[in-house]
Amino acid sequence: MKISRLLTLSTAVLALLVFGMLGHITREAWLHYDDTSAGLQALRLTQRAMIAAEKLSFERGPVNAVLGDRQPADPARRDRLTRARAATDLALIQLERELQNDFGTQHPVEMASLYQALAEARNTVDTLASAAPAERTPELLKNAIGRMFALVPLALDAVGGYTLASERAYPRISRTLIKTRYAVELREYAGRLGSVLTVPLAKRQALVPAEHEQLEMLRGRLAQLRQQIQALGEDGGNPAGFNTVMARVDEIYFGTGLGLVAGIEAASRAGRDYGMDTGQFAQRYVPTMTPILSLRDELLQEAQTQAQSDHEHARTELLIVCSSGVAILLALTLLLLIVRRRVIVPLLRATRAVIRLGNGDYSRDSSGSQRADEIGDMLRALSTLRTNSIERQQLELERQHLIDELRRRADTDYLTGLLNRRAFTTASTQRLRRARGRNETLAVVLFDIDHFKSVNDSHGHETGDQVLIRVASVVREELRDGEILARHGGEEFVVMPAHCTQEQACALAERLRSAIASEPLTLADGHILRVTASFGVASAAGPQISLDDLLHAADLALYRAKRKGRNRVESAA
Ligand SMILES: Nc1nc2c(ncn2[C@@H]2O[C@H](COP(=O)(O)OP(=O)(O)OP(=O)(O)O)[C@@H](O)[C@H]2O)c(=O)[nH]1
Repeated sequence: MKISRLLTLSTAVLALLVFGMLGHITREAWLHYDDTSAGLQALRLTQRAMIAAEKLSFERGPVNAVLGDRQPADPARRDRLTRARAATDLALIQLERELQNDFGTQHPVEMASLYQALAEARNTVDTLASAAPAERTPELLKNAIGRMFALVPLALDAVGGYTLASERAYPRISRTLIKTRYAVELREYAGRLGSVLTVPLAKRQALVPAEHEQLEMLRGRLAQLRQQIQALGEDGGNPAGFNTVMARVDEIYFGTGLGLVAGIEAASRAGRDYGMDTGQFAQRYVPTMTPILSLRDELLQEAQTQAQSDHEHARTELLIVCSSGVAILLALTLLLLIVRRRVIVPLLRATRAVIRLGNGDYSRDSSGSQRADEIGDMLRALSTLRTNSIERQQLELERQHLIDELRRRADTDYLTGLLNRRAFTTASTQRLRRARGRNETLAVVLFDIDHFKSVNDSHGHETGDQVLIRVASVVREELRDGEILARHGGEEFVVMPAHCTQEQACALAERLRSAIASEPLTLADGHILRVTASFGVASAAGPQISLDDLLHAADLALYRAKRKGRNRVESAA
């Protein structure tokens, strides 16, 4: 597989893996952030539901006071009830508003049924309060108070549901939230405990055994809740604050509040007057529950602070994951671009350069060879290879030139530049073969310079050489392309015309003889020298012809021409 394709494939696989991994991490971070957002909302709902439950509990105090009121009614008690109801309504409206903002948690509180139950309870209370005190039988009073009691669990269920939702989002604060829930219950049971005394105080009658028992049970439940809160410890952000509030709960509620109840119980047992009616009791008892609310608020505040910190941590984490993801993708893209630009593209260019070198194209491509890295080394090595290849090619050309020159010299007569005898044999053998195949007539003209020895003897060997060169030149000019001319040896030359008859060969010989004889040679000393040559012509046709036979026949004819006086042409018989 090609590297560029491999890179594209690995890029795609890598990008998929990175996208998948980043997508997963980002999704997890987003879900966590989303959970913490929902948890914060659940926590706000918890707080609203707790306040609503507390206000519903609180409303029972003024209810008890109004129901225990005599005729004429005390407007101050009525006024306290109106303000308590307004506070409950406000708490419920705030809970309802918070529910409308809710985007994750379930709605364990059914506002419509709560409103309906509240309206019915208040209606029952108002009807009973407007009746004469004598008509307010213990059953009717218990019914009215019971209806008020029944409201609180509706809100407390919501507290439980929202607390669970908050715990799911923030497991770290679950202990604080459980303690908060216990504090809410503590407030509720403290309220219930006070309400047990409503009828005895309103009717100024002794507590019946069932009421003593109820008080005992509620005290036990309160002690248990207090112990559970303590047992869960002081974890959280402000242990000193928790301990202080707990100490105030112990002192004010468990000391003063329960002490007040114990005093009423003792008076009941002793048959003494209570010295207070329900309203006066409520006025003294209800404030002792305030530290419980402070405990609740302290714990709730602690939970909210921790949750807010977790939420911000989740948001920071999400931001870090997102920005890291973008940075990783950018880095990856940059890396791939760099690898492509600095490795793959130079590799492809180098490959093309090697292919060009292989094809004998030595054109220069020096881009990138200044680089200091491994690719630069490779490109420089390629450049060296190119230089070496050029040098080798030049050496090869020179070698070929030398071989050609040597071959040419081996075939050429050094003096006249004509073919030598060996080259003539090679060239004429090819022609002979072709003539045999085509059944053509092949002729040879053999000629020899007359009295050449006397030229040498009279004018010197150098002049003899000049004569040989001159004769060769004259004959060459007389011949056409395709007619082989060679120095056959010494002062003897041979011509092999291209397929011609004996007559045509004789005519050619005659033309050559005439040209030699008519061409004088001016010597260095100014002396003019004339030379002649004698010619022997032979020809043959058919598959049996041989060069030796032809040359031999021509030689015989030449010999005859010498004998007959030289400077003439003789044809073989
Ligand atoms: N200058 C020179 N002389 C050569 C060369 N080759 C052969 N000769 C001479 O050519 C002469 C040939 O002489 P011969 O064979 O006796 O014949 P000739 O004198 O030409 O007489 P005929 O052929 O009978 O006319 C000899 O003296 C050789 O030395 C050469 O390359 N240069």
